[in-house]
Amino acid sequence: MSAYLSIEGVGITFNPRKSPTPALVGVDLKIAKGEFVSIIGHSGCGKSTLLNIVAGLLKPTLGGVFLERQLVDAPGPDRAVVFQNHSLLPWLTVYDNVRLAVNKVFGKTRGEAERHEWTLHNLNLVGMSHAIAKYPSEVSGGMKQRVGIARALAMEPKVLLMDEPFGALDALNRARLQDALMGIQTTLRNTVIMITHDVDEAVLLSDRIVMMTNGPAATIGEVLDIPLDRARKRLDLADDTTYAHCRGEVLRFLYARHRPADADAA
Ligand SMILES: Nc1ncnc2c1ncn2[C@@H]1O[C@H](COP(=O)(O)OP(=O)(O)OP(=O)(O)O)[C@@H](O)[C@H]1O
Repeated sequence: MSAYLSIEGVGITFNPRKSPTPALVGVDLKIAKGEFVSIIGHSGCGKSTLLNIVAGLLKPTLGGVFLERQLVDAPGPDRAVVFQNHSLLPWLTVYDNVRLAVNKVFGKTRGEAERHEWTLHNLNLVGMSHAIAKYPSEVSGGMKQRVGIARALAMEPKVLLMDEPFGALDALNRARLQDALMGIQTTLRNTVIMITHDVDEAVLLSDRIVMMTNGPAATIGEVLDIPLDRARKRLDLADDTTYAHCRGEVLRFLYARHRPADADAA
């Protein structure tokens, strides 16, 4: 596989002097352009730490991350991040929240009208055209998350990084947003790394699922290919044997081979 994004021998130890805690060891992963990869694992295994290293927000103690062969050593607009709790600026409208990012990335290369159209286009992609003049406080949590995704997509990042993007949503909103993202992925084929705790979400959306062992000193335990064609439809997959098989593989990894340390007590 040609590696667009390459995570090579990544390890990180927090508090190296006072009380060294190895959070991640020997993480190796190659991701092709246009791949949608989910990372799943029990709480505290280091998923966010790994995503933050790819984002350039944390520096690994060992190894490195390479995007198109360039070492990642700082955050940048080529790696847009969507967090669980939408991070919109409350004093800007929905439109202006996206437009700000568009201006930042394309201020020097695209004209005013083009940036306006591009902002509207991305809000339309996530189904938010009807609310462009509203402020974040006037829209629901699911809508705020849609705007966050529109903002990230509008930056045309090389890699879209999502840390439990639907984790704070109720089941119905979560399903709606997953469907929207599935649709977008079918057309745009972004390179995506998404952290999730939700096995169904991982199988629905991903080309591959990366399963992490428990921490401390967590690493990649297994990587599962999801050989389901796109466009995927939630209802069609409900009785699909490949879907059921993939789901079972992830569940067995998480709850038979790598049970959380507190599972027996619970
Ligand atoms: N800045 C830090 N300093 C010290 N330890 C940290 C720091 N950030 C994370 N850790 C530790 O590293 C480990 C991995 O944390 P991380 O947040 O990456 O896990 P996670 O898999 O994303 O967890 P969750 O699923 O609960 O969000 C945990 O033991 C955590 O306490």
